[in-house]
This record gives sequence, C-alpha cells and structure tokens, in this order.
Amino acid sequence: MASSIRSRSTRTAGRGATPMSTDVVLHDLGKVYAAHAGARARTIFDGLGMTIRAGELVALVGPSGCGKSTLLNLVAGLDQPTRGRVEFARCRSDIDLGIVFQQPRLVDWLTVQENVSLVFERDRPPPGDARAAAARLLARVQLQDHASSYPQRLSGGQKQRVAIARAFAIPPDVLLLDEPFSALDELTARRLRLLLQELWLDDERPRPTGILVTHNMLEAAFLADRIVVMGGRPAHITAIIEVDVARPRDPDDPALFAVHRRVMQALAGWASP
Ligand SMILES: Nc1ncnc2c1ncn2[C@@H]1O[C@H](COP(=O)(O)OP(=O)(O)OP(=O)(O)O)[C@@H](O)[C@H]1O
Repeated sequence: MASSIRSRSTRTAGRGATPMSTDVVLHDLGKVYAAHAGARARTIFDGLGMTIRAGELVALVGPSGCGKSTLLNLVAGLDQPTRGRVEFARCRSDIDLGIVFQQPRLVDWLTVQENVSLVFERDRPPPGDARAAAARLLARVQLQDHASSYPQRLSGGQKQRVAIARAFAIPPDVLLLDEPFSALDELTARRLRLLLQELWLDDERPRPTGILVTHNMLEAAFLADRIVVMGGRPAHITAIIEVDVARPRDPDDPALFAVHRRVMQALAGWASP
C-alpha cells in the first residue's frame, strides 16, 4: 500500500533540491484502449498536442468520457500513450509530481501526520525532521489539531485537505488535479479552492505547472490561466480560453462569470462520446 501511494497517488521520485517549474509538452499524443470483454477498441484521442508553460495552471474541460482523466494519467506516467509522448523541460526522473484525485486516497491505518510524512521517502528527507515538516504542512491546511487522528475520524473536506497537504509536502514541480473538489459540498469546495490558490501562489518557491480536470466551469475560471476545451470523437482541443484575471482572485469576481459564459458557449454542441 505504501509503495502504491508513493508511486501512484502522491508523487514520483525527484531530485530533492529546490523545485523548478517546467514546461509540460504533449507531443502528438494518441491513446487507444484495446478491445476487452466484448467492448470494441476505442481511440480516445489521436494526435493531441499542446504546451503547458512552466508555472501555468491549465484546466481541462469537456464532455464526460472525452478523455480528460486519460490525458492526466499519461502526464502522470500512470499509463502509456499509444502514440506520441509527454515531455518535460528536464529529465522525467528529475520532476517532482504532486497529484490530488477526486477521492483523498489516504491510508486508513496511518494518522493524518503519518499520511503526509509518507511522501518523505527514505532518500527524500525534508530539511530538518519529517515530523516537523509534516506538522508545518498540516498547519497550512489548518489541520494541526488533527495530526494524531486517523482518516476515518475526518470529514470529507478535512480528508481532502490532508491530500492537498501531501501533494505539496515535497514542493511539486508539476501538480495534477483530477476533479479534486467534486465530491465535496459547495461551501467546503469553495474553501478548498481558496486554500489551493494560496498554496499555489506561495512566494517562497516557483509555482508548479498545473493541470486541473474539472466539470465545474467556475472552478476552472477561478483557478486556471487557460481553459482547454476538449470534444469530439476521437477528442481534440476545440477551444482555448485565456483567463485574464489578476491573482489572487475572488471567487465572486464578475469577470470569472464572464469567462464561465465563454466556456459554456465553447462546450455547447460537444456531446459525450
Ligand atoms: N483502462 C481503460 N480501459 C478501457 N477504456 C477505458 C479505460 N479508462 C478509461 N476508458 C474509457 O476511455 C474513455 C475516456 O475516459 P476518461 O475517464 O479519460 O474520460 P473523462 O473525460 O475523464 O470522463 P469524466 O469526465 O466522466 O470523468 C471512456 O469511454 C472510458 O470508458
């Protein structure tokens, strides 16, 4: 379990030095899922390309089933493309990757603090001691009073705050967010978006390069620099919308509602495959 957390849900190995932003380049990406259990082979996308610039946060939106999570998994290295490649500005093994999924994916038999400390692999100790580093992170997500609690004692929003703390524990060069707030009530989700913005804008280190998959277009407008709309079968990029709103952002800023409207217009007509 611990190794699956280490390699799949939180991060992959990195260099353990100062984080640096990196471009993420999707090069002519294709993904075909092979035929299985009576279902025919399916081409999800075929020749998809774009560059996510260093320190930029891009939101991926599109109809259900168009391939957003598949694309995120390819960037994470959790799955392999059938065509093309994902490139980083530096060697892949030098990239620290943080991931937050829709479900927090915590280890039930470890305390909150141990769940966060888990990412400090034996060869990746934080400066100072791991307990203190985890405690600092928990204070930033306001869970310092729950450090010794087990996950089953936490609310859904608190668990997701632990998952966010874990993703930021070793400052990520690349942060992947797969519908991170969609399982939460709207008030909690709003608080966590603000928390994410705060961690993202941390002046003490370069901003990670981010990809957010979401069905919430206001969330995309609030968090992203650019919103990439996917559609069609196989899926392709049908529109890219710049979010030209200064940070830190206010979730009630009318400018975000204008962006939301543009995204909805761009999505109109693209049904689920
Ligand atoms: N491992 C797999 N094997 C076969 N087909 C898969 C696999 N993973 C995903 N698919 C199929 O690929 C398509 C795209 O799935 P994906 O989860 O990437 O879409 P999505 O845009 O993220 O959807 P949603 O918005 O509903 O989460 C779907 O039809 C899905 O059933």
